[in-house]
Amino acid sequence: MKYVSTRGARDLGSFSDVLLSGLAPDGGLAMPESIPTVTPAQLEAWRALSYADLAYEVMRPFITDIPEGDLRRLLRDTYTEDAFHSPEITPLTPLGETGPDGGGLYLLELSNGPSLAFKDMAMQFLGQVFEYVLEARGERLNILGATSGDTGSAAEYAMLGKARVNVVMLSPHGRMSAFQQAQMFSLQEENIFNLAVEGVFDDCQDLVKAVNADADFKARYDIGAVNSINWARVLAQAVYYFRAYLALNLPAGAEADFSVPSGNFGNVFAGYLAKRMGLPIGQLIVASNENDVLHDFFSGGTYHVRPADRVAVTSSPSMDIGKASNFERYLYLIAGADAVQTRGWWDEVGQSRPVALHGTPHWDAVQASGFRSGRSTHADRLRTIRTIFDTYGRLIDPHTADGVLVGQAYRRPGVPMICLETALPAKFEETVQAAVGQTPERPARFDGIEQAPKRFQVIPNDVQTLKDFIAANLTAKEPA
Ligand SMILES: Cc1ncc(COP(=O)(O)O)c(C=O)c1O
Ligand SMILES: N[C@@H](CCOP(=O)(O)O)C(=O)O
Repeated sequence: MKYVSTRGARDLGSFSDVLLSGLAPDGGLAMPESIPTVTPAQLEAWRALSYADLAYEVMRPFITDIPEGDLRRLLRDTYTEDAFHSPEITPLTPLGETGPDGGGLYLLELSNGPSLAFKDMAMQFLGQVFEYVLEARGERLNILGATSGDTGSAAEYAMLGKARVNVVMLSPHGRMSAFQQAQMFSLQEENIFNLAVEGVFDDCQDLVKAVNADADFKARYDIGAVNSINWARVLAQAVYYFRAYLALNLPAGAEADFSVPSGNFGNVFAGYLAKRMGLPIGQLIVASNENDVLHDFFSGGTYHVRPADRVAVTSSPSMDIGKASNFERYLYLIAGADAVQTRGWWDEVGQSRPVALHGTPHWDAVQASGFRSGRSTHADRLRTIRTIFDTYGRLIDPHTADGVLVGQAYRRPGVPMICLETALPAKFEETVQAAVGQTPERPARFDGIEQAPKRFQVIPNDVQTLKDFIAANLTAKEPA
């Protein structure tokens, strides 16, 4: 499989090349040249597979440059009961009664991995595959990432002790939960660098993109990415949509709907990839919090990014995002893989101008893509956590609550509604406590983590400061 850029660069190389480069040299995002499809018979044959072997089948057509045996081994080493605390890896749990036709409300548990958020699902694989590819090439990688709370710890836990990898993680200063901060800042390992940026998540992500745009600097410091701008993240996230669908045991072709708490649009885009591959997904529901840029688009047809000073601080902080990177991949597909059109739209986005598709043929494509959307507020979130707890005895986190609330509004008779559990409540004690009056359980390994000594540095929202930090702390490549 060859990869191309959403902005026109034609040959980005193989999977391993885009894995290491993260962003395309023209600033776009890597996309496969074509999207392979699966037949109903293939799908049926995958039902009995383990999570790792299913991951192999879903990902293999996109990863043609790693030998079969090695890829299988990497996946089997990644998706273990030990790491994800369940033999199913991503259990699908009904909330209440389900109909004989599979209709009903379900929680897809994606957050039982090392950092207690869905990011582990892809990040644990990235940890394995980075090491494999870097070893084979005799290279090193300095990962530069941006987090609003969960990508950071998932990436750092996945890269701990990896000899060929350093992680520099940017987070919005003072905008994460106490638990999220502690998860990252308590790490003392020498290959982990935490920088708290005076700004919001979008500022952090813009800094990452700005450093990547300097081709000389990127090459000199071997800069890589772990955010969902990295194609490998999206690909690995598509697997659990297949897994959840197959777990329902529906008759061939019957649809399931998915509700996805959304911010950077990586998770729901992975669902769209699964749908484009032929998985019978009906609706893909984008659940926004008060930062409802994506909901504005899907309900009104105009995408207008929100400037940093208008990104609200909410009680689902990991979704406090005003500019969704992966939306570029979606627009690219909606435009029929037209990179010129995509670049035109993204230039507008880059200048904070609205992209209005309503009334154009592209809007018809959006409507046909199965996306629906909704928004949730702090009060909705508290009420939903309380209702789900009182009704089903299940505690959910504030992001998952956004997904459950919006998903419920789109339920269809006889069609399963699968809500993605994107984090565990332990990460957001304060909000959960406010909703139900009790503190969620946390795994013993996190007891007292907030009191652990912290290692991080605050920096201004400034590219040069970041580059200076990298130059002072990481080794530059010798000129060839
Ligand atoms: C807990 C949680 N829920 C939802 C999201 C939003 O997911 P995405 O950015 O893939 O849209 C994030 C962050 O990405 C998150 O950490
Ligand atoms: N919400 C994320 C930030 C961005 O997500 P990603 O999937 O692009 O890494 C976080 O919690 O850090």
